[in-house]
Amino acid sequence: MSETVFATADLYDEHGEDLGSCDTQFRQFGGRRSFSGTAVTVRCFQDNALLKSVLGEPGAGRVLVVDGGGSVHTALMGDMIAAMAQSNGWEGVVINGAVRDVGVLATIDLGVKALGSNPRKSSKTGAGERDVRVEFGGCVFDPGAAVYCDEDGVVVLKS
Ligand SMILES: O=C([O-])CC(=O)C(=O)O
Repeated sequence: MSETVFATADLYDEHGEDLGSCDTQFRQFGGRRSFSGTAVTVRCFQDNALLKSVLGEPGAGRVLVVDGGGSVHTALMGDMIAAMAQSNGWEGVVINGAVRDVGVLATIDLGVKALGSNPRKSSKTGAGERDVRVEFGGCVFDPGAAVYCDEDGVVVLKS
């Protein structure tokens, strides 16, 4: 999916409300501003060990969707995890939470959408769940759904 040229607005015009369009006003942090792929999901809260272990797997063109509960109190991803994700072939990461190392993230060829940034690191207990339905911004993300992100927003086609 990564090489396909798309615009989320065109996808909305094509699919209408069969397409979920996320209301969350993410900021773009990654070097890749437009990215898409099959969703892998994680739910965690101020703890990033699970997210890190998933991004340590081969990405195979997928997009990790992380529901961090909307917390910007700690960063769920920084430059080290992002660089690992990029080298493992992930297309991008959508984080309903915060990141850090913002200056370096912009130089990494990975899509990164997150709410904001915070230098404070997350705990690393591994708490959380993966491959579960997550929901934020009025949008449902099921594992396996097709996710498309660009400057306009984040949309998901039901799987
Ligand atoms: O290790 C962390 O908690 C996140 C981080 O700073 C990085 O990915 O570089």
